[in-house]
Amino acid sequence: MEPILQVENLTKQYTDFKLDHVSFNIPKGTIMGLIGENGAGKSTTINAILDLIQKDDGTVTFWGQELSSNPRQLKENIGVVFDGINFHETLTPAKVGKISAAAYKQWDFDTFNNFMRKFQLPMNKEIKTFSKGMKMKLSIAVALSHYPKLLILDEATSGLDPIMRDDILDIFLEFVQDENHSILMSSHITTDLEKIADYITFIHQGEVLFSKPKDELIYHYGIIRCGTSVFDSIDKSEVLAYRKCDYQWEVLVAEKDTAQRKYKNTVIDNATIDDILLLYVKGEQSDEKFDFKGSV
Ligand SMILES: Nc1ncnc2c1ncn2[C@@H]1O[C@H](COP(=O)(O)OP(=O)(O)OP(=O)(O)O)[C@@H](O)[C@H]1O
Repeated sequence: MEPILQVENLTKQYTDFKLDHVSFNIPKGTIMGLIGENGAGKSTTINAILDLIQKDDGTVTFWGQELSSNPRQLKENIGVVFDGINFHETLTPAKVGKISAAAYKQWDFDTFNNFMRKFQLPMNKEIKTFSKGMKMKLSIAVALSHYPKLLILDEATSGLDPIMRDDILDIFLEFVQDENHSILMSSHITTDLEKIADYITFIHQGEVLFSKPKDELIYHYGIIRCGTSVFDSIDKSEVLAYRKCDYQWEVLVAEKDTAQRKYKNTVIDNATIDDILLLYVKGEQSDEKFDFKGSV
């Protein structure tokens, strides 16, 4: 499937951090979740994708074009939401609507007003009086009201209560019902990604550990929880990562069913995205990790 966004070898060097040859694709009609520990490089990736910071190397193309080659048209087609307010605090939503109408040819006041009603946001109150969740909802309403084809969301649901988050996730799912639409979404709320993402890209210390279909992770990956004697008997070439917890070992394997056939009397659970993140970040990685590095 043709990618809407293609990121190849994106590299950015800061004094104490390097985003190192990050690559992934987002196919049409899909949601890509970007995960990683604090400071892994998710926001740096998103900022470099959007040319908000200058990259040192790599290419980023939207619908086959670099942002700098056609910035006005491409920005029209990209809706962006950051964790934090994108607008001046003394503005009201009504004024934000007018400014956005001037900025985007495709701006639709009706859509904006509908979202404001749905999100129960006041039109004429200054944004500085808004709670974090209200600001996030306003940003999401603006991003969706100029009919983008790609949404880029950096921790966009983090300030929302579970009920509003659920509503917003439904809006995102509805958005990608149009097969020409896609979403790139960084989030620490991995249950949200389990619910809506099609693919997961995991960035760890500035590098992509994997970029894979979510279903492969949650249906094929498994966690063996076992004592030392079973741990010692496990073929380490099948192990992605492992760690010793208080009384047991936790071992991440890529093929749960194969492992279950091999280690019959051992309990092997499905791995959640949190399990995978924890084991990669806090555990030891098997030397074979790069054999499992898939890409979409
Ligand atoms: N302008 C900058 N100058 C120097 N270092 C920076 C700059 N911006 C980010 N960094 C560093 O880059 C690293 C990655 O930060 P980034 O914000 O991309 O991480 P993140 O994965 O989004 O983290 P979080 O989940 O905490 O938001 C951090 O070590 C951060 O200190």
